[in-house]
Amino acid sequence: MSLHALPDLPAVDRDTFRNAMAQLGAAVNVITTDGPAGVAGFTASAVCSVTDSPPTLLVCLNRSASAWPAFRDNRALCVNTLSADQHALSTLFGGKTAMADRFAAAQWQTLASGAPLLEAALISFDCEITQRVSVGTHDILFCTVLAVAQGEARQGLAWFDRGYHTFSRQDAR
Ligand SMILES: NC(=O)c1ccc[n+]([C@@H]2O[C@H](COP(=O)([O-])OP(=O)(O)OC[C@H]3O[C@@H](n4cnc5c(N)ncnc54)[C@H](O)[C@@H]3O)[C@@H](O)[C@H]2O)c1
Ligand SMILES: Cc1cc2c(cc1C)N(C[C@H](O)[C@H](O)[C@H](O)COP(=O)(O)O)c1[nH]c(=O)[nH]c(=O)c1N2
Repeated sequence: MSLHALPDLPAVDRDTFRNAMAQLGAAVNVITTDGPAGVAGFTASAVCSVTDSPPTLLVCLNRSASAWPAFRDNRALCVNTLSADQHALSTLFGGKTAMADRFAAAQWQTLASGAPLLEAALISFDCEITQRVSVGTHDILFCTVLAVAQGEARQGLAWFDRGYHTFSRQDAR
């Protein structure tokens, strides 16, 4: 098969793409920022490891999100991976709630970057945003990890088939 045939293939439509992506389970994270543009946060499943040297992850953020201007203008970002019992926080940060109400629902601290770090998260990655790339409706934020904070929870939260699921560490089974 020749690569020249690819441009003639029909594109996958939005619903087909979303229905397929719904089967790609992912951890649930509350992404936060603080800095000159103020404090903000949103729920994200589109988070992944990029390279370990330098330690880098990426976060995909829809530019229509209310949090987007803060992530455009600030350099600090924290990925707070939720534990199994934190799905209410995911819903709060998942939209249509005032920023102050989102942050009032949990306890926070800061590490090197100054972005809010969620106490009791499964794991947190304190980061500096080092690169931004726009693709379609989203910005991909490439982040250097400055510090990691390990939580004590034994069970994580996953988003799969449009609903929440839990998974356990090996030593919690
Ligand atoms: N990457 C994202 O931006 C993303 C991911 C998950 C959920 N969401 C938001 O949560 C809502 C509910 O999601 P759902 O999983 O219950 O059902 P859904 O049918 O809206 O989405 C199914 C899957 O498609 C992907 N997706 C959804 N909206 C997207 C977008 N705008 N850009 C890129 N990928 C997208 C995600 O993997 C999602 O889990 C979505 O409509 C969206 O607003 C966004
Ligand atoms: C489980 C789950 C997972 C995701 C989301 C939601 C939920 C519930 N949302 C949507 C995002 O959290 C939401 O659009 C923002 O909070 C913006 O909403 P407001 O504009 O503030 O109302 C989301 N948005 C985004 O830009 N990237 C992502 O990876 C995800 N993932």
